[in-house]
Amino acid sequence: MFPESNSGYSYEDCKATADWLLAQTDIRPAVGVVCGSGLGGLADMLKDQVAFNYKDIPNFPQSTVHGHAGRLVFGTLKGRPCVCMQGRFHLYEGYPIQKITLPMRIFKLLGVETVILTNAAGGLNQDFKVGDIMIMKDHLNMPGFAGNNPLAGPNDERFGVRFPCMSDAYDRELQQLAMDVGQELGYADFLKEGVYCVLGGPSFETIAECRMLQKLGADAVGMSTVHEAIVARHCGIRVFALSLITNQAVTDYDSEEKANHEEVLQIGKLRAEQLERLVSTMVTRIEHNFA
Ligand SMILES: O=P(O)(O)O[C@@H]1C[C@H](O)[C@@H](CO)O1
Ligand SMILES: Nc1nc2[nH]cnc2c(=O)[nH]1
Repeated sequence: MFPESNSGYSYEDCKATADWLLAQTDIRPAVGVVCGSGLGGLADMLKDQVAFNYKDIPNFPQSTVHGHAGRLVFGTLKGRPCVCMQGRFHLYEGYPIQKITLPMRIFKLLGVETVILTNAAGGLNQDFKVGDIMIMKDHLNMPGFAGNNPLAGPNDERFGVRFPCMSDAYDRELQQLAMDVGQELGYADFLKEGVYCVLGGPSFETIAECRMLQKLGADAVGMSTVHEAIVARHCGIRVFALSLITNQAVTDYDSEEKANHEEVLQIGKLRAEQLERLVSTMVTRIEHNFA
């Protein structure tokens, strides 16, 4: 099953896509950003934009989820060259896991050294509030426990090793930088850190599932990011990730709360400005070999 599931996402396919993109723009991005649900406004921060609809990019999947525009935007952020995915892919859209993570390998071949992954997530930690921004310090990969890992299948050493380490998946210096920048910007009250758990979705969690995830040590639950982080780390990209807590996971059978995508998008809009400021300030402080 594995060789077939990997077909169409080979090194050569990724290289062809990266070369196609590099031929269309002079921007050589060192930072890649992935916008989570409702967080597409992050791409609007870029100046001198060169944007591509996913449907026009060879080998690229299409965005099918409301709140994920489906555009790859190149541009500069305070002079720093960046590329931004305005919309990401999820397992529940029906794509093979290798396909949803393909952009990380294309980022690598574009020259990206650091990715900033963002997502909307349900809060499991009782100290979290809706609107909090959680710096991801680690993850629980539930689909991975069942064998659905983006690195399953033949390994191409040109990307990375067969058995990559994940105990350092989320760059600690970048987490500290986010904390420092957050403090400076006056975000201390809503800046948290924690463990993100990925599930397959698209159904939101049951009460019993939320209680179980809390016991396992998860602070937030979502449907993305982890697969991208694994593939990015495999090919040597530094990863920083954050979750916007858009709803509180329901853990009480008397609760009237019901998770829904509209609320997720709405909370994204409310925090958009602060998220943009946090990410853009971080980008200006990350050390890179900018061309
Ligand atoms: O792309 P992200 O992880 O931000 O999207 C989350 C998970 C689901 O796709 C959706 C649920 O509202 O938001
Ligand atoms: N799985 C999951 N994903 C989310 N994305 C935003 N909120 C949630 C949530 O409560 N659960």
